[in-house]
Amino acid sequence: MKILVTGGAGYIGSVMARYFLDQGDTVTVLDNLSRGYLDAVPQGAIFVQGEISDLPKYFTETNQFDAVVHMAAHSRVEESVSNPELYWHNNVIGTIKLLDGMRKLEIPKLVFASTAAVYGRAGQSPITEDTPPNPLNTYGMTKLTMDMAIASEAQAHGLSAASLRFFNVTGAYRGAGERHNPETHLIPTALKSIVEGRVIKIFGSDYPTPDGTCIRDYIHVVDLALAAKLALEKMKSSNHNIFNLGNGDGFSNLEVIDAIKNVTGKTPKVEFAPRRQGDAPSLVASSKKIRQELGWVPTKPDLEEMILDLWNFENRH
Ligand SMILES: NC(=O)c1ccc[n+]([C@@H]2O[C@H](COP(=O)([O-])OP(=O)(O)OC[C@H]3O[C@@H](n4cnc5c(N)ncnc54)[C@H](O)[C@@H]3O)[C@@H](O)[C@H]2O)c1
Ligand SMILES: O=c1ccn([C@@H]2O[C@H](COP(=O)(O)OP(=O)(O)O[C@H]3O[C@H](CO)[C@H](O)[C@H](O)[C@H]3O)[C@@H](O)[C@H]2O)c(=O)[nH]1
Repeated sequence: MKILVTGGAGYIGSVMARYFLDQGDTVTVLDNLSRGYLDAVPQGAIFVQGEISDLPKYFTETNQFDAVVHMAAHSRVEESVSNPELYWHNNVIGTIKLLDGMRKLEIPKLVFASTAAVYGRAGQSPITEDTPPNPLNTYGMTKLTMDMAIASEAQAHGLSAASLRFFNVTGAYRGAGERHNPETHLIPTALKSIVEGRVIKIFGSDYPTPDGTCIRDYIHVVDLALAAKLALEKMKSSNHNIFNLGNGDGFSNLEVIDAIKNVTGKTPKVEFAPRRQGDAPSLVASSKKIRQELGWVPTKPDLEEMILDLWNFENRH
């Protein structure tokens, strides 16, 4: 396939691009480098620096791409609460214009990076695609809005589309890994705290969970790429499907710290801090639908193996 990966200079996009190239696809990366790195774009991919909103400015031919894998977005939960307009502009308006560009260029397929954050305080575990969304932060609201925009685009204009609702992503793949700056995610922040001899703050110890810290469901980044590939192969025209992507195992933040200790042989220095704005107490996925409908089976479901892959990546950088 000829695939355009937006956000392919970022964490998940660069892994997707690497994975598709490994599968024999032709890959073009579109990224404005606002939060990505040129040297993260895998060798073999064509790179275009630009905005998702301006597709027809960079590409003109109608048969140039079979699909867009849309990973470009802003995705820091706390920032989305303090600076919501940035999220509505970049994520929502940007994606609406991307859909306009796709229609113009007659690109028939779309995989979209949605998120567990659309569920918020779900009140149900595990969370299925039928669990009513209830986002607690602007980031989750923007992603839910885009899921709906894509659904109506598919219905009206024949697009084949899938929203993959990633739960908490970690791990690395063939030299591609997580390099957020500033880093806000739990696992890379804790790994960095070990290397730099700093304290890792755990936000909130009074949640209604067994040890009082939030619970998350971690998924290896390569298993997202596998899911995207299956979705592209099996999607139908005029159809939009939503799939949750997690392993169905919830780990509390303190359990994650324990797993990091096991993997690295080092004990992170933990300090409790107040709750972070916009955090959901618990997010655990049911991925039964994607397993049944697309035959997706995660290749790396073990949390310690995911952490080890990221630890090895971090040590090389
Ligand atoms: N990391 C996670 O745990 C996680 C979980 C669920 C969903 N997601 C979603 O997956 C996607 C990728 O996340 P990530 O962690 O790789 O983020 P990232 O910040 O590493 O990568 C995003 C990339 O998109 C680019 N970008 C942003 N806005 C752009 C625009 N307007 N035009 C062109 N390029 C633009 C950035 O420069 C960056 O390289 C995002 O859509 C995110 O919301 C991530
Ligand atoms: O230094 C830190 C960093 C995080 N946490 C805690 O660790 C948990 C996980 O936080 P992350 O920032 O690693 O991940 P989030 O669950 O907030 O969000 C991530 O996963 C979501 C899906 O669940 C979204 O898609 C989003 O893009 C992505 O950032 C939360 O309780 C958070 O408060 C800490 O205690 N200390």
